[in-house]
Amino acid sequence: MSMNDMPKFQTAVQGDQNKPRSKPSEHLDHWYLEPTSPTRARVSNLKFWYGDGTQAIDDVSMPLVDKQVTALIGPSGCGKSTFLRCFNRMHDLYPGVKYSGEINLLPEDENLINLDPNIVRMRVGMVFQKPNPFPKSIYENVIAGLKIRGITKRSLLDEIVEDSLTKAALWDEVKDRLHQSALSMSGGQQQRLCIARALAVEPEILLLDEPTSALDPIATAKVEDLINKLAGDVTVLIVTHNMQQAARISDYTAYMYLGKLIEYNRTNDLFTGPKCQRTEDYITGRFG
Ligand SMILES: Nc1ncnc2c1ncn2[C@@H]1O[C@H](COP(=O)(O)OP(=O)(O)OP(=O)(O)O)[C@@H](O)[C@H]1O
Repeated sequence: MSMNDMPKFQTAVQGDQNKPRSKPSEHLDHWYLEPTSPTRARVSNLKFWYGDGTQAIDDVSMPLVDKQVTALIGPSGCGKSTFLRCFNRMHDLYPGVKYSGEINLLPEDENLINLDPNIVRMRVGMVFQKPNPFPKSIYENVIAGLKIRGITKRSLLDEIVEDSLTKAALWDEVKDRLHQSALSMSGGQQQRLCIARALAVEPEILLLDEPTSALDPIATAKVEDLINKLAGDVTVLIVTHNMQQAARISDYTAYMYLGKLIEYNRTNDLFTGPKCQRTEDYITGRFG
């Protein structure tokens, strides 16, 4: 590995882990993190191409801060979903895709691009735009991932079901009908069930791809409330089209444009004092 290929962030055990190892690329001149923030994953010089040759991610480097919510924002087609899906190797379900660079899971410092995608998907959970519960009971939905991992002890499953549904702010609403079909729930409840299902296996990172875009305002508020509560417990990366939502629910925000990372910072700092003109143009509505 040449010096230019060196990952740009130090590892968790080295302390001061969010400082770049080398000068960041021109698009990253304006990011800052307090050195005390622990990192759960470190993206270094990530590039991604679809099977038809389209390059959707172009040299993105950024940390993912442990047990905090990081939002990806930017205009349509800028690569938010593509970037998110690199974290659970979702693209590998299609032929001809290509990655370069690294997404290192910390503290192990394992590049997930080199791991078996099935293992990655067991470690990194995902919730999609449209709620997609299995046509099974609420209980069976929550334990689906646990069964795959060979956990069958009923008392343990019961405990995890209650814990996951509580974390997903759903327990009180469904505790008396755990064995009814998940399809009998409202859209918002179904989405919180999908979050509970993802949480049940204690993912290292939870990916949320516009999780409220199919929900009404009341269901959206409940899911946002839930995401706020997850901070401190789970490392969340979320794509949102809605800047107000990013401001409400995230601790860190990354602004992307044309596959590049333009600016990354604490959410409050990015929205109140963007350092890049392009970011300012976007968040003030002059562009995008
Ligand atoms: N399956 C695919 N094959 C080829 N190109 C793709 C594919 N999916 C997305 N792209 C292209 O990759 C780029 C990034 O798309 P992506 O969906 O990641 O953007 P996005 O920021 O999430 O957009 P949106 O906000 O509209 O969902 C776009 O140019 C898009 O056309």
